[in-house]
Amino acid sequence: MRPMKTSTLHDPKWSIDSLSALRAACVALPGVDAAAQQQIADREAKLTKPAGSLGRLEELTRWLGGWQKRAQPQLERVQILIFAGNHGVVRQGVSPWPQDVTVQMVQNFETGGAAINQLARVADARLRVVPVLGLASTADFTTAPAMTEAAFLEAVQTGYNAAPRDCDLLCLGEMGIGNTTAAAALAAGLFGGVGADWAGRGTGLDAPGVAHKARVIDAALAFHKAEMAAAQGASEAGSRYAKPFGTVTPASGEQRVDSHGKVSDAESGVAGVAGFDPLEVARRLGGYELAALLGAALAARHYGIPVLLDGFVCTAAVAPLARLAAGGLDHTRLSHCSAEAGHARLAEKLGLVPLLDLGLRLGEASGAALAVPLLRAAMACHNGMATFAQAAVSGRA
Ligand SMILES: Cc1cc2ncn([C@H]3O[C@H](COP(=O)(O)O)[C@@H](O)[C@H]3O)c2cc1C
Ligand SMILES: O=C(O)c1cccnc1
Repeated sequence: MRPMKTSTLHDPKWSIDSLSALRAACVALPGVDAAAQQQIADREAKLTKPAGSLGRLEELTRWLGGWQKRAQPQLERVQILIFAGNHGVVRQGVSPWPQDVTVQMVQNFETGGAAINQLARVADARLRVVPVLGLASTADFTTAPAMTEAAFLEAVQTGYNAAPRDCDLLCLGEMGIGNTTAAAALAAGLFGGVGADWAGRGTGLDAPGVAHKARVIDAALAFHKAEMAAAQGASEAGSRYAKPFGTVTPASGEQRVDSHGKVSDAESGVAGVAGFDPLEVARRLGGYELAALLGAALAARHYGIPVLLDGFVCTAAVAPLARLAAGGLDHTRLSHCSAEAGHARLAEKLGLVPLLDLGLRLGEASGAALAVPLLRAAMACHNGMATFAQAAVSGRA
C-alpha cells in the first residue's frame, strides 16, 4: 500500500499499488444481504398474482434489493459510466475505423450527440464519460503486453475511483476503437479457444476482415503463451497459476481432472481454473478502458451497488472477477446479448443470462441503459402492488 495519489480516491485506506494487492481485493468480496432478500421473497409471495408469474422480474427485484441492502429497492440515482481507451492493436487493421474516432466520440458524448445520450435520458440516468490515461494508446499486444503493470493498475484505480458510492445502480459501458479485438483476445486468454471462436465483426468488418482479426488474436495468444510459459519456468514450482493459457481450457460443459484426480466443472469460475493469472492476462491482452471497467465493477461490489453490464467488451473486461472468485460477478446482471459473435459464448461461460436480445452491437452502455426501464418496472410491481389481504382477493383454493 502506498499513500493516496489523489483526493478523489473514495477510500483513503485503499490504493491499488500491486497486482497482488488487486488480487487480494478481488477475492475479499462482500456478499449479498440475505435478510433483505428474504423480506422481498416474503412480500412477493403475498402480491396479487400467481406465484412466479412475473418471471425474471421477481428475481431482478431480489437481486436489486439484496445488493442495495433494502427490502424496498429503489432506483432514484442511476449512474452510467463509460470508460474510453485506445488500442495499439488497431495498427494490425482489426477495425474499419481510425483510432481518432475514440476521442471524437468522447466529445460527442460530452455534447450529447451519441446514442447513449438519448438512452440515458430515457432511462433517467446520469451519464459520465471517463477517458482513461488521457486516451493514451496501449501497446500492440501481438508483440508486447498491452500495458505495463503500473499503467494497468492505474487504469484499474481510475475505474475504481470513478464508481460513485451513493448510487442505486451502476451501468457500465465503453468506447475504444479496436476494443472488440482486445475483448476477444482476453476472452480467449481466460476461457481458451482460438481467435475464430471469439472474433466478430465489431464495427463492421466483412468476413475476410473477421478472419484477419482472428489471425491477429491467434498471433497474440501465441506470443503471450510463450512469454508466460517462460515466466512460469522461471517462477517457483507449484505456483497457483503454473500452467500456460491458450487452447488448454476444455470447451463449455466439459469437466477437467486435476493432478489429484479431482474432477471439477470447467465453468466453475474459480481462480486459476485454466492455469493462469486472470489479472496478468487482462494486463497483457486487455486495454485501459477494460481495466477501468474491472476496477469500477470491483468498487461497486465493495460498496454494495448492483451493476448492469453492457455488451461483449464490457463482459470480457469484468470476466477476470469471475475467474478470481466464485460468485465474483454475483452483483452484476447482463443487460443484453450483443450481436458481436463471441458474446453469447462468453455469457454462457460466465453463467450470465442476458435480459434483452435486440441485436445491438454498439457498446457505449447502450444495452445497459435500455435494461434500466425493465428494472424500474420490476421494482414498481414489487413495491407498488397490493397484497391479497389489502385487495381482498381470495388466495388459492
Ligand atoms: C462512430 C462509432 C461510435 C461508437 N460507439 C461505440 N462504438 C463501439 O465500437 C468500438 C469497437 O469496435 P471495433 O473493435 O470494431 O473498433 C468501440 O469503440 C465500441 O464502443 C463505436 C464505434 C464507432 C465507429
Ligand atoms: O458488444 C459490444 O460490446 C460491442 C459490439 C460492437 C462494437 N462495440 C462493442
